[in-house]
Amino acid sequence: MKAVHFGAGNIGRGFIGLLLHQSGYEVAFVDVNDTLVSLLQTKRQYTVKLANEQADTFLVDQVTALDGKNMAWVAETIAAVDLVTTAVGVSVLKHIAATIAKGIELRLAGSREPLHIIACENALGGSTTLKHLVYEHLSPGNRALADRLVAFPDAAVDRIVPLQQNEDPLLVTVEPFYEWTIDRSAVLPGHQEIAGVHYVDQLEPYIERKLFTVNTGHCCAAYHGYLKGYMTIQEAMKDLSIVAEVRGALQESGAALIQTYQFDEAAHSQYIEQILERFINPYLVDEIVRIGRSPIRKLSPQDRLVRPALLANQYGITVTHLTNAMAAALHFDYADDPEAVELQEMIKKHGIHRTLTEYTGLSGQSPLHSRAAEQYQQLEQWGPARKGMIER
Ligand SMILES: NC(=O)C1=CN([C@@H]2O[C@H](COP(=O)(O)OP(=O)(O)OC[C@H]3O[C@@H](n4cnc5c(N)ncnc54)[C@H](O)[C@@H]3O)[C@@H](O)[C@H]2O)C=CC1
Ligand SMILES: O=P(O)(O)OC[C@H]1O[C@](O)(CO)[C@@H](O)[C@@H]1O
Repeated sequence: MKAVHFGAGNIGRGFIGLLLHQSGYEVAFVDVNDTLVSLLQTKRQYTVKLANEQADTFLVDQVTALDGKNMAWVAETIAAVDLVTTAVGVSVLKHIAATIAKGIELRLAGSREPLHIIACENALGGSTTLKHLVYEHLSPGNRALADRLVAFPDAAVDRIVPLQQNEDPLLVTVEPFYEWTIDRSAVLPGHQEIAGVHYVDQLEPYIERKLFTVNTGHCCAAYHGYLKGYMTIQEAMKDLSIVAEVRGALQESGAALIQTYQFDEAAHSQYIEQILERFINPYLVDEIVRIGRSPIRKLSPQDRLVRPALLANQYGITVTHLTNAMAAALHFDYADDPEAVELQEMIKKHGIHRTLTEYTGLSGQSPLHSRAAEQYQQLEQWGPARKGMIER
């Protein structure tokens, strides 16, 4: 079996590539990073190391890489594989859509074998988004054929893979835990199930539970940690006031999830505690600026802070920690993150109220808006503390 995977980065190599390899796939990675592509082409293998006491390792071999800038080459390869996966970042999907469409076109000209395309990004409906982007490049005839022969099952991917600091540039250190959940209802007959993947009939509860627990809690720790001058999540999670903020936010998002999906309360509490344990894994060094990256995306209406806060608010659940995390996100002034820079410019130019409305979609009438704005002013006190800690 053959697969093309877009994005030979942390999740690409450390999670998706590993599981596909273990299921018997030969994986061709597509990336625009010339160094990564050339190393994978030369070595044809890499190692995944688990962040645990034993530092278990896994060899992933029979891999290769394609230059993502070479559309014709990538499209020809897609035409002949069983599976296409992506882990490039949700905002990059639009840049790979034309190449995937070209691959589908070539494939449909000569084959009636089904093709599955799965976006493994931190987003609701990632594969569906990719499908819409790809369809923009297909002729009406090919769209009709693709409706029958090409499936885009949505998926949720959960494994913490930090920025890598290894001497071997292909080695990737990952947390031991993983969960890859795929919407079975969108899978076509003939799909060979990927070992280790959890296929479910209804994905929504799984992806919302993951995004609004793992990702909500993680960014909450990151934004509060950044404000207090910590560099890693592991450092931030030693600060009890930050742990209280994170736990509080997860209780709010958890209460909303329990109401929406009738999750068992005790089981959900256990899920939260398991995730807090994962955040403090002492064998990982996870930089706060990675978890906090792209604050505009993270503050958007469908993402990990605003959506659970809106849901909770609808159910009459008091929301203070999620709004406090939004307020902390609005203080994330990391100069190397283009979205953080844009956000800070907007606040400077137009003030906190207009910024909140513009990026979170919360109107000035929303109680969540007023609370976040008020908390933003209260958190101002941490600015000097942060600078002091960073200078020390
Ligand atoms: N790192 C993690 O713990 C997790 C990440 N994710 C999601 O996985 C996705 C990837 O995240 P990471 O692996 O952490 O990022 P990363 O930055 O390590 O990897 C992304 C890779 O995509 C490549 N890329 C960028 N533009 C491309 C293009 N046009 N064509 C082909 N390749 C391109 C980059 O060169 C890079 O190698 C994101 O959506 C993220 O939210 C999901 C779960 C866990
Ligand atoms: O990749 P994003 O969406 O920027 O967010 C980072 C998040 O993704 C993860 O890497 C995995 O879900 C978390 O560790 C972190 O919360």
